[in-house]
Amino acid sequence: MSALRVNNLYRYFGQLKAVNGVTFEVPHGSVCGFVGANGAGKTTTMRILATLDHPTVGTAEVCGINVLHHPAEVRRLIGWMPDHFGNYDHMTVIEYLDFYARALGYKGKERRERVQEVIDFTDLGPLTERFSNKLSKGNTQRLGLGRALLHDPQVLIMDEPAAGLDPKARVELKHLIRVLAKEGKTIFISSHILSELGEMCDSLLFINNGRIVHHGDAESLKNGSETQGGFLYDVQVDGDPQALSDWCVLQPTVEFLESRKFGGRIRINAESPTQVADTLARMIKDQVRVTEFHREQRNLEDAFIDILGRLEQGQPAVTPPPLPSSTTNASIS
Ligand SMILES: Nc1ncnc2c1ncn2[C@@H]1O[C@H](COP(=O)(O)OP(=O)(O)OP(=O)(O)O)[C@@H](O)[C@H]1O
Repeated sequence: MSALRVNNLYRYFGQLKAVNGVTFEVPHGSVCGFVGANGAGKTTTMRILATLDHPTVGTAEVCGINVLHHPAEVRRLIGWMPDHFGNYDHMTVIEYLDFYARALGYKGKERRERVQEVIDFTDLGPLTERFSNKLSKGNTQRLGLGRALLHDPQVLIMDEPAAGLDPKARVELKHLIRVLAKEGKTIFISSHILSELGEMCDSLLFINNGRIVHHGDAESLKNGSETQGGFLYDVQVDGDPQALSDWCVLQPTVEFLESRKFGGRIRINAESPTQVADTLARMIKDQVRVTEFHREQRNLEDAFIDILGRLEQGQPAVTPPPLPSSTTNASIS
């Protein structure tokens, strides 16, 4: 059973299709990045999962529990960190966490222990007597994370937690997310900062205009194999540049990039690993002397733009297969 399961989800606001037939699953214990431009539908999807909004059509489940039918159970399972959350005036950090721990039903010693555990985890110890509305952005996010973790949820849903953070605070937040992932929590996190998501996510879910346009792992995206259908290698070669250039002209999978003082740089652009192997075999046979060889990696922004470009050209979006329609539980009202 998946930690998150969204099936054929729609959310309309009047004529606006904020979420337009979204289907995906996030396995237990994995970190999934939710990526999309402003207005793509990330927050709306996350709010539905967090039981704060309802679908127009479709289902959303957390650990197999339907968010519409059993919202209270779902809330026990999830920690929700919204993109903006208000802090109360004249409430210190410790009072703030204690207040939420009480609201969650913790009492006495257990409540104090939970609050302390969260303070230790988020490293807010030196700031417990600070007013919660006077914290830096980074510490505000720590407090928000702490609040979301008070009841030790299995699943953490984080909407743009890194937005507005300086680089140091981002690194620190990323570290906390890694620790939580190691503890086995499922983390569903949205962000515009694709490169950072790639480092910590097991999979990336791209949404555009309310539709999922890609769901895959960051490595394949960077290698290009999922989006371009190509295997690109940057190769440095020793020897006479002109002879190398002439050799490249005869090779369907090789492109001459530039001359170097000794030799040149070429690119292998193959459609499959077998084609890469065949090209290498030809290089050895023709005594093309390789001095450096590495897989070309694109950054995730390029991969995302590549996917959007393919969509604009009318090529099909890469979407996971639909789940059985019998799980649909709502209809357009
Ligand atoms: N309550 C609402 N009423 C009307 N329109 C809404 C409502 N909530 C969201 N929208 C619209 O739905 C679309 C998707 O919004 P959503 O907040 O889900 O996008 P997002 O991907 O989270 O964007 P951002 O990164 O800017 O937060 C937007 O056009 C937004 O204006």
